[in-house]
Amino acid sequence: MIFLARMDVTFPAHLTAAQIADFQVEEKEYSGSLQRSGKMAGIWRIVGEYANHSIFDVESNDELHQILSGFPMYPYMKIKVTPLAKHPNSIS
Ligand SMILES: O=C(O)C[C@H]1C=CC(=O)O1
Repeated sequence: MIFLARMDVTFPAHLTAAQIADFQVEEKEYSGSLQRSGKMAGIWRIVGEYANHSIFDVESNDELHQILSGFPMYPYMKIKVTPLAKHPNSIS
């Protein structure tokens, strides 16, 4: 099952720059591991925003929820998930 996820990150004002930097390091490790496993097929920065579009290739809605809720920044993210089906004109 293929899903597009849009993740928007907003950190609360009480977090320090050092705490945010720690989240970014943890996020990079988690995201890298998902990409190496193939569960996360790609991630793109949305130009001009602290947000991304990511593609996930997972077995179920439950698996996607587990993956998304495991992001270290999950408490600070708004996530919109769009399920994708094969387009009839796709040649791949
Ligand atoms: O920087 C971001 O867009 C936030 C975050 C979500 C996944 C990831 O790898 O980074």
